[in-house]
Amino acid sequence: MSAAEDSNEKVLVGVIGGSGLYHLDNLKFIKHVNPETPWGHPSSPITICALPNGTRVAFLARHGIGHSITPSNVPARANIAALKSLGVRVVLAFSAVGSLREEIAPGDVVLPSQVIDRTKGVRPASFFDGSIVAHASFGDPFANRLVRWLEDRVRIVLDEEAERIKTAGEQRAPPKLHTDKCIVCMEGPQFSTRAESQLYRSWGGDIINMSVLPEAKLAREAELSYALIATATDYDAWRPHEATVTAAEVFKTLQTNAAISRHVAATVLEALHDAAADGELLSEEAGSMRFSIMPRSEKQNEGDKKKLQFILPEYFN
Ligand SMILES: CSC[C@H]1O[C@H](OP(=O)(O)O)[C@H](O)[C@@H]1O
Ligand SMILES: Nc1ncnc2[nH]cnc12
Repeated sequence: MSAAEDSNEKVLVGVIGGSGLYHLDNLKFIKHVNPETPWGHPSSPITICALPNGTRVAFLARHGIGHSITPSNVPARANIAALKSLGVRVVLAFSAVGSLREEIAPGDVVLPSQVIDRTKGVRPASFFDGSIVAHASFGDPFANRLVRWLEDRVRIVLDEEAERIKTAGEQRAPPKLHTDKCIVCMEGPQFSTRAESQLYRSWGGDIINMSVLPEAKLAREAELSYALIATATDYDAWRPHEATVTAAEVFKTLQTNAAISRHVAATVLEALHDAAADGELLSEEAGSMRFSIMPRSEKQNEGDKKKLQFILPEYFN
């Protein structure tokens, strides 16, 4: 088998790091790449690194390495297109989120299954914004199979963390895992008002961030399996007798949360690559756009086709 055919050489898994998560642990640095996509360059050069068994993964810092890009200005189309161009099929995205529920405490980990879009109209949210029209299915915004696959593994990491906290005699509650939750994605950069925070709770929102959209929508359009691993940093602005969230409060938990996120990544990435290579996790999203793209018309512009070839070569050749 040639090196190029070796599955370790393929970069099937991409990790997007959010606030506080600007690198992963215990990985061998291979190279930086900075692909130019039809939607520009990604937030920062993408790090290709090798896991202990040689498997390669791609890491991208959503807000740039120096956290210089606001959530509204993240070049999400370039990020997703760049990852896809490297061969990535599965994206694990990490995010710092506010909690809209008492039982989701700062430090806890959440795997959401639903999302409410409060960014609509402000950010470019589709690869199909020219003469070629597509309507991707987004009823289940996260890759269900991938989320289920992650649940057990994240739980194991949190059990280990609970044991470590106990042994170290740390006076804090161990982080809990919450599944099947609904995330509200708001337009920042300012945090919500008390009234908005209450409103999102009444809508069924459980956590809130500023970054999961349009990232998750674009991943779906690019036929990537995408899951969000959220870590709570604060209680947003809904608690009547408490101060509302400040950036300083978010920063307090960011480092501890980033350590958990790194631990999760270190625990799951090898098996995730193998599951992706088997096709086990990809069957829902791969091929999903075939029936989402409106039938070809005379009016399809060659330039638009060429752009879309970058993310979906099988439909635009
Ligand atoms: C630093 S507080 C608000 C900021 O944090 C989250 O970023 P990310 O999702 O990239 O971890 C949130 O979405 C906001 O962008
Ligand atoms: N309360 C909050 N609102 C929006 N994004 C956040 N990221 C972390 N905490 C947040």
